Amino acid sequence: MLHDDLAVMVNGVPGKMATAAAEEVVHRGLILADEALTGPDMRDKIEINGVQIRLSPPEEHFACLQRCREKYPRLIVVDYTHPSAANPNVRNYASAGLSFVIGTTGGDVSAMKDAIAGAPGVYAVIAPNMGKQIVAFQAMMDMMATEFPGAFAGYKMVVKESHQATKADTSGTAKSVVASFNKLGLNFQVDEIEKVRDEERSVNEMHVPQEHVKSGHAFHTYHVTSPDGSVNFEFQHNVCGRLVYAAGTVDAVQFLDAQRQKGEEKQVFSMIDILRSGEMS
Ligand SMILES: NC(=O)C1=CN([C@@H]2O[C@H](COP(=O)(O)OP(=O)(O)OC[C@H]3O[C@@H](n4cnc5c(N)ncnc54)[C@H](OP(=O)(O)O)[C@@H]3O)[C@@H](O)[C@H]2O)C=CC1
Ligand SMILES: O=C(O)C1=N[C@H](C(=O)O)C[C@H](O)C1
Repeated sequence: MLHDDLAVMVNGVPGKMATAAAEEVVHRGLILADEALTGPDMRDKIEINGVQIRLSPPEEHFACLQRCREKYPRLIVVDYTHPSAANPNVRNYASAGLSFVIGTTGGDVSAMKDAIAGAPGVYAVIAPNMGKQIVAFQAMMDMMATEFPGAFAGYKMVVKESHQATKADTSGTAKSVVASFNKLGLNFQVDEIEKVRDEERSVNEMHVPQEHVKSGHAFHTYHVTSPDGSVNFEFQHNVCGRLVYAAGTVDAVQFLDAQRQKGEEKQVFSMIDILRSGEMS
């Protein structure tokens, strides 16, 4: 499908993930919208890869979305903002009739789905992780749980995740993997996930390379042990930087645009749907 007039509004710039996604939009030759939603403490304008972007603070968000809808008839919104902004932003996108890809974690996904269901013609991808290989790992864990429910009954688990200190919430990816482990028979609560946000521990315990400690990393370890300690499994997914998520985000944008063009009945997709469609680069 031709994407010549497909425009992408990336909300959350100049945050780390939104900036990486905006750069990927330009790199793929799509139109990067010249306006974006941002948080309360932001300046008015930034430049990303030669595109000047006007930033709207929270009190102007809805007007900005309506303006962009008029300006860009074929628009998809990308959201990498803050856990506290995820649900209010989704309500605004649905009310403005805008389709969107949201990677922001920590929101109430079921409330998001309700908002979308009430907005005909609005399509969305909602996923805590856009990295192709991590999405494949999540899918594999989910398939194992569906195929062999209870296979790990009685086992114990320790989950540790390390991210940059500015990350506000517990890893959304770890929460989704824990849900699969629970289907496999474990009894693990998400508040047992150990969050590492201390730079020294990230380096010494989780082996995060020093150059990625502050700028962005996502290291996850799941250690599973049998009741008598005689059997151990360890699963890890460790990512430095943001490129893998940015690439998946723009794959999701193009996939969603194609669903909208063909008037698909289903409105909400996960990254596993996109991986299955063969549309991830
Ligand atoms: N799905 C995925 O693959 C991935 C998801 N993420 C998720 O993306 C989110 C953002 O992460 P990251 O980029 O590292 O965070 P950052 O803190 O670097 O950036 C967040 C940005 O959002 C802005 N912001 C805050 N409130 C709003 C609002 N109401 N509307 C618009 N913008 C707002 C912030 O502005 P201010 O500073 O003024 O508050 C800041 O610029 C997190 O939830 C993270 O878990 C991250 C990586 C991959
Ligand atoms: O905030 C991050 O950095 C990340 N957030 C996502 C999550 O919470 O799962 C994905 C990845 O862990 C990076």
